[in-house]
Amino acid sequence: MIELRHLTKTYGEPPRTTTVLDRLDLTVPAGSITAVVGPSGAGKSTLAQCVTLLTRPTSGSVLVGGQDLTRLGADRLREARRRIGTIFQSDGLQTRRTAAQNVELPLRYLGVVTRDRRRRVGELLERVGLAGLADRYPHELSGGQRQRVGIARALALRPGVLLSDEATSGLDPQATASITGLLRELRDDLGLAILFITHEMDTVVDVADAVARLEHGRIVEAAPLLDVLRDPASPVGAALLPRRGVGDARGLAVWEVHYRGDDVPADWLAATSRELGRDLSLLGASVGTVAGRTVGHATVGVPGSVDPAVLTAALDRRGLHAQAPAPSRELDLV
Ligand SMILES: Nc1ncnc2c1ncn2[C@@H]1O[C@H](COP(=O)(O)OP(=O)(O)OP(=O)(O)O)[C@@H](O)[C@H]1O
Repeated sequence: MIELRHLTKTYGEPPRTTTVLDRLDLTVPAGSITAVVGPSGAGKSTLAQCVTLLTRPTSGSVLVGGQDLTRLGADRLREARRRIGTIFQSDGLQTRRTAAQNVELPLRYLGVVTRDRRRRVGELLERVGLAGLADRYPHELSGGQRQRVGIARALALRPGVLLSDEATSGLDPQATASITGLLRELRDDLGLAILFITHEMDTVVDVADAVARLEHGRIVEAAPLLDVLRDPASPVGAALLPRRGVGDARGLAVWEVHYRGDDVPADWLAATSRELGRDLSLLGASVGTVAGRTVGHATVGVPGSVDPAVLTAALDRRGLHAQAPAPSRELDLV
């Protein structure tokens, strides 16, 4: 488990201090992935550096497995850092060493004997799906495979938590999906607490159990992924499932419909149209599956003759939250 309590980082001397992290509280339980998202300059990299204490926070605590790293002396801090595996955008592999030799490095530094090292490296490469590529050099591997080697190396010392700082940025969608799939497996099989820092919203939907939005060094929104996706008012939810513009409304009233329930029937639009005796038109939609639940929203064109209260009730019964248009609402094409 990772617990950040009142984490604050300022640079410079008063009165010209810049506060980069501002009394930030965040908990990532064991066996879960929390994504931290935020615009450029929000403090994401600084947060990553403070979690490992590569940058020392000005105040506040960083607890890993219940131990406050900010209170440890140099030797004990070095030991405690072994419980944090880190993966970054750049895989950081040594180019003159093979995949196996890269994974072996942390074990070597720790003085693990050769036979145990070999066994562990074999397990780790198998774990990340690279058992057959142990003797390849980094330049003989794809970006996704190199990142897998980096993950195997991060796991070498059996950490309880994993810190991922833009680890999938720069990878193509297929490689990204394979890395997020691996992270989910590690979460489940090893019970890791994973702090996943990213600016890629698509990846968040794929990997996170919870999302925290960082702005100006503060967490301004934090909730389980499913909750933000089901909350029509959530800025993170809107960013994760953006409206991509809607079709021609041709005189229809434009309604926003949010998936809220667990059992929204796939034929809700046709069924609601039948019930009302009026055709509802699908103008746009962003719908997907997260943790086995359907989430998202649709933009629906509604004939003027439909009673808004009747439509709202019909959609509500199907697990959908409907938002009627404001009287003079213009279509905002994103
Ligand atoms: N050593 C430093 N001294 C002063 N200010 C700093 C220092 N390091 C970072 N900052 C400032 O802290 C703020 C947050 O930077 P940080 O790199 O953590 O943001 P970020 O969210 O990771 O951005 P990006 O997504 O662009 O990498 C920025 O305004 C930056 O200028």
